[in-house]
Amino acid sequence: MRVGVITFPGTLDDVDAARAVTTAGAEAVPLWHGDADLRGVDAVIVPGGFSYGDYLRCGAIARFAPVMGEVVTAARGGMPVLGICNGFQILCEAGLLPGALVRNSGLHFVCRDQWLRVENTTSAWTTRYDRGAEILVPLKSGEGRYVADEATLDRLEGEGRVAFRYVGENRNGALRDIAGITDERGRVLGLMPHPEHAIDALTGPSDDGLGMFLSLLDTVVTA
Ligand SMILES: NC(=O)CC[C@H](N)C(=O)O
Repeated sequence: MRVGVITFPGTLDDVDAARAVTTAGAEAVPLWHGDADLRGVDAVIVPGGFSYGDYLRCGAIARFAPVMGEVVTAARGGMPVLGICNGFQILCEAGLLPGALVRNSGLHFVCRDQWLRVENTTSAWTTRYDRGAEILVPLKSGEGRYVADEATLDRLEGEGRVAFRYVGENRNGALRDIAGITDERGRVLGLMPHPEHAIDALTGPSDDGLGMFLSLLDTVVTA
């Protein structure tokens, strides 16, 4: 399986995302923000960082990058897409996921290892987890507070689209402790913490994040 990893100006975590893909046993394919070309990949990762310097609002400029037009079209056709942190912000800005990520409620950048509870084990990125399992991955963001209107939150919960929730202290104030959500079909996942930094115990707090990249290998690619 070939998994595209996008680099925007200001992206930080593309190298770790590519390493997570290869550690899981797939091929990582570099994609460039300025190219309207997905190079025939089967899935895409929109990594974390500070795309275009986070000017205007996190992800607000990146959503207009030529590569994102291709990602939106492919995702609407069923291609699996994983947006991590800044990538989650970009997917919300691009309209692939509902709601928005806003300034942390404490107004400080939060950088810590964070426990998450797995709530969804049927999406393209979560089949390798047990429902209710708790995983430890790094969280590092200034605008990580997930918000949406009440009707949207109720719909996400009702449709089983809340994929991960913060366990214990919710340091960014995300509504209903939401750390990650999926699209209607469970092919697109956006999450604020960083599974690509937790793929082996030598360099991360755990290898709990690897399950997301392994889950993709079980996913039937139709796009
Ligand atoms: N780690 C990240 O991707 C950070 C995302 C974004 N720049 C923020 O601070 O919220």
